[in-house]
Amino acid sequence: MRRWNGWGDDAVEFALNDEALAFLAQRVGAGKPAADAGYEQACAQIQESRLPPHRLIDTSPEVRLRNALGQSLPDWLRLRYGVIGAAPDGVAYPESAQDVRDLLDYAQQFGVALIPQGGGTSVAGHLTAPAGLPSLTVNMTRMRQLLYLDTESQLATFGAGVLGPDLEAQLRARGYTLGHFPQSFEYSTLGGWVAARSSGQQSLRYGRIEQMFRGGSLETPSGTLHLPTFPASAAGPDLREIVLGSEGRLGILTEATVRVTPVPAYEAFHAVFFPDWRSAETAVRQIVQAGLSLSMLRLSNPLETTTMLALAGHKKLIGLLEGYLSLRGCKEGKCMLMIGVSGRKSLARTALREALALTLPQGGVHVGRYMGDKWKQNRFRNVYLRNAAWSHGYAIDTVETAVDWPRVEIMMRSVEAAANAALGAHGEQVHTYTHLSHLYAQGASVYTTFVYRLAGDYESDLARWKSLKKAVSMAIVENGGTISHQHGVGSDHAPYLAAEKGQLGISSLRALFEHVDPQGIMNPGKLLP
Ligand SMILES: Cc1cc2nc3c(=O)[nH]c(=O)nc-3n(C[C@H](O)[C@H](O)[C@H](O)COP(=O)(O)OP(=O)(O)OC[C@H]3O[C@@H](n4cnc5c(N)ncnc54)[C@H](O)[C@@H]3O)c2cc1C
Repeated sequence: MRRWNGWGDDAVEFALNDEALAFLAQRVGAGKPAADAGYEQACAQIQESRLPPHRLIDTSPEVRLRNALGQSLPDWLRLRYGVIGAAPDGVAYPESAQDVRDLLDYAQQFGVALIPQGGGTSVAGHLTAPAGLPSLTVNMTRMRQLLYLDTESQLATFGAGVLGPDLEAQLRARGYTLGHFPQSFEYSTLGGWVAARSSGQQSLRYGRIEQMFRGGSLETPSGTLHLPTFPASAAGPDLREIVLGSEGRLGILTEATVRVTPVPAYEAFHAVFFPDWRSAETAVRQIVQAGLSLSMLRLSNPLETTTMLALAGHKKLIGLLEGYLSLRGCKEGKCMLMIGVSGRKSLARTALREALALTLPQGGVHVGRYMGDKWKQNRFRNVYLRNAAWSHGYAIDTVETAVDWPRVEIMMRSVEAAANAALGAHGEQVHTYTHLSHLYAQGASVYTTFVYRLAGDYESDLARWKSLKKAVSMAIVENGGTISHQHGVGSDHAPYLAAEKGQLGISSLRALFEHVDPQGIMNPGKLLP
């Protein structure tokens, strides 16, 4: 069963071994486990529902608690410490576009705020119920069927609530794949990917969700917006672009048509180490600008490389690897690059060979497939470390942005420095490390992880998070980055959106939302400041 106050299936554990705990204790001090609130205690906080009855709506406290929040750190603090606050007054599980229409009509009639929900994996406060207003979460996960597969055009139409594994299983049974693998893949949905503009780990081959989303159907308070599929169009602005990243503010996506491709015949992930950041960054920039047919490039900075090796276990094997790398010039300060290839075997191998050749002038040391295979094996399991870290008294949070190449290194250093200063003001150290998760000819996304000790009570931990979030968000804005490359805006990033959209951009978006949703019932408080 899915955990109500953490990540993933409660039957799956990913423990931190003794070496990893010693590593963390040395970096930020020994963690002190915080006392978690019980499930009954949390349920007891759910207030009486204010909703008039409706055939699709469940108002039980259990269901409302399980659909109240996402996966951001403030969401976790509320669940773990049992400070639930505003929760939706009910949860509906529509099974058709007509059900969704009925819910929109109901919400307009009774002045109820609607919160569209996919898998609930938002990490930016997209799903929080507005305080003071009756609200209804519309959980889309029952709309999960493959409705149509056009193999000639390589287009698949799904119910928008389909979860990642279900979507891939339905496609693979027919020889196709979407190839969209965010780290939250197991619990996120197609509709959520579109509404929050997500990016999967193999975006170099398959593209971001923007490139995959070809059309669909959005139920809005003012009617249905149909988005037909065209291979290309010059008929004015592309309306798909206003649905992508709309974060539930415009309406509810009921169907989405996506571009699919045949399942690749061959796939492999290889690891390469570099002596330092400068050489590694130069190599990945040259590789991505060479336009090779790769599926993934993922570059860890020195601290992330050290962390991944420390958490890997297999002390003896890692010792041997480090000895070998040291002889080849990759010592302290070394950086690990994962290269993924997918497709026809001969083409994939050629692309890999050419990429590896570009690493050589920068001192790249290719260590083969073993680490890449391990990475692939654990690509959705590593997320469970958040649960394990919490139980040992540590919080884990992440932030991500994207910038053009000349600002990549300065962005990485500024975000890390901002986090150190913010937690330093609370008398705490933070273990901060970064990787470039998605690479483009123009620049890269910069993805930073923070591990620090929990204070052990809700107010102090919220204060720590607020300081950290503000400091790193300001560092992003001041260094010319976007406030999100892939997690979206929600309520946590909304205060920083005007810095990149400008006042005219914000007021134009607001006017659009007001036009489509004159009563302002769609996911209020999200996206716009
Ligand atoms: C551990 C972890 C790892 C993650 N890794 C990645 C990653 O690698 N790449 C990445 O891009 N993101 C990642 N995320 C963030 C998150 O998974 C994405 O934002 C994802 O797109 C959210 O999908 P969801 O179905 O869970 O949507 P939800 O969290 O349920 O909703 C997100 C937003 O979309 C809206 N929405 C959802 N469904 C619909 C719909 N049918 N119609 C209209 N609006 C809708 C909601 O109202 C909300 O505003 C990660 C999150 C976690 C917790």
